[in-house]
Amino acid sequence: MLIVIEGQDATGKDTQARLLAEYLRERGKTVTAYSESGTGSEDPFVSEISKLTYKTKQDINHRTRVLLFLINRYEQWRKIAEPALRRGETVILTRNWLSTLIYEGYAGGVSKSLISRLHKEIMPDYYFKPDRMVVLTLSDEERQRRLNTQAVEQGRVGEVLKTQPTEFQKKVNEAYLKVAKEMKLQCLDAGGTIDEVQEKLRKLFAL
Ligand SMILES: Nc1ncnc2c1ncn2[C@@H]1O[C@H](COP(=O)(O)OP(=O)(O)OP(=O)(O)O)[C@@H](O)[C@H]1O
Ligand SMILES: Cc1cn([C@H]2C[C@H](O)[C@@H](COP(=O)(O)O)O2)c(=O)[nH]c1=O
Repeated sequence: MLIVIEGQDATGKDTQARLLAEYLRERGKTVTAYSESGTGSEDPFVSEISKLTYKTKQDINHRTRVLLFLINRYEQWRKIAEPALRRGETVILTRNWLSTLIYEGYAGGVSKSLISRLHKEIMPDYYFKPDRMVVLTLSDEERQRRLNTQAVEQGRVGEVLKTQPTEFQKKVNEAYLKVAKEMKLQCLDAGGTIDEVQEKLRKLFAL
């Protein structure tokens, strides 16, 4: 089973993915969860690429970033997700190609059709049809609070995409809502406590 948790920065995707994985493991499932951006990866190659993609101060643009995110997306898919799915296990992805479409396409100005074509060439059909998918939404005020907590808890400071101007963040937020509507994706208000959101997520996924 392939599960995707999407949404803007600090909406609680990783927290919810971790709890959902624990819940499913307690029920006897074998679960692998990872972030498509490569954050927290123990794979040295993926970790290097993720540093280059959004932690570097070097002059790279959104077009280059499309390619770098795609490298990590594909590498983790072929090394982790594909073998696990073939074994009949559960895979939980934090983010998928929608993140590139939204951050680098809608907000960054890269051609959305280019992003779509590149992903269709590289990723298999099944990747685009997860069994469960949700977009977490959150008020900007609460999201800012969580970004601050995240910076302290996880030491995530000065990252290129998190420090883009407010205009960029606004475009990302609007694009998530637009794309979710157009693609008929389920949205979940992530504004409650961690446990409340987890409860709602399990209900939504019927798990
Ligand atoms: N429901 C919640 N209520 C309060 N704080 C939360 C909640 N969910 C997560 N947090 C906190 O908010 C911060 C961001 O959460 P998390 O890292 O899970 O978000 P994320 O969407 O994966 O972020 P990113 O996309 O930036 O990696 C963390 O410090 C986490 O502990
Ligand atoms: C996968 C992906 C991510 N991003 C952005 C979103 C965040 O600001 C950073 C790091 O991701 P994380 O989930 O917070 O670890 O990268 C992006 O712009 N495009 C993508 O495809």
